[in-house]
Amino acid sequence: QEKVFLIRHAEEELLSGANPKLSSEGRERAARYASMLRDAEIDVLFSSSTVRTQETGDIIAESLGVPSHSFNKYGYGEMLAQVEAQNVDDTILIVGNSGTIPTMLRLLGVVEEVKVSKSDYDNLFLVVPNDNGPSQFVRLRMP
Ligand SMILES: O=C(O)[C@H](O)COP(=O)(O)O
Repeated sequence: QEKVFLIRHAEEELLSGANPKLSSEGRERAARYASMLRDAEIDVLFSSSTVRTQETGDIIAESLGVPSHSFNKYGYGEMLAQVEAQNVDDTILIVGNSGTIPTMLRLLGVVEEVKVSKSDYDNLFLVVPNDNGPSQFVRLRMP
């Protein structure tokens, strides 16, 4: 894949159980991510299997008019292998969870140590893979 954008889901309803949906603040943030990314030429989006990531991804995919796929939250290794094999020329967006984003970044060739806390809803990571060494990596924060 050409470039990989990676975000965590937006704000969730904190009191709505083990698999919460987005709060209204979260739905607004997801729409802002879509605005930020409207000229990023994203071809396809992958969201992990939790409701909060699916909702974040659906809002963005619908706004950008791109296809969206779901992957098992802990099946990110398979998802990344599939992307590497099948989306060689694509720019992709992955919507993940705080516990799995650092590992996904490592698998994507990022050598910097990255921590994502439970209060981080504003991260946009950009990874540009490099055949000859570590991936280029940028961590942005949504204002
Ligand atoms: O598995 C995880 O990554 C965490 O349990 C949940 O992370 P999240 O709050 O980003 O969904």
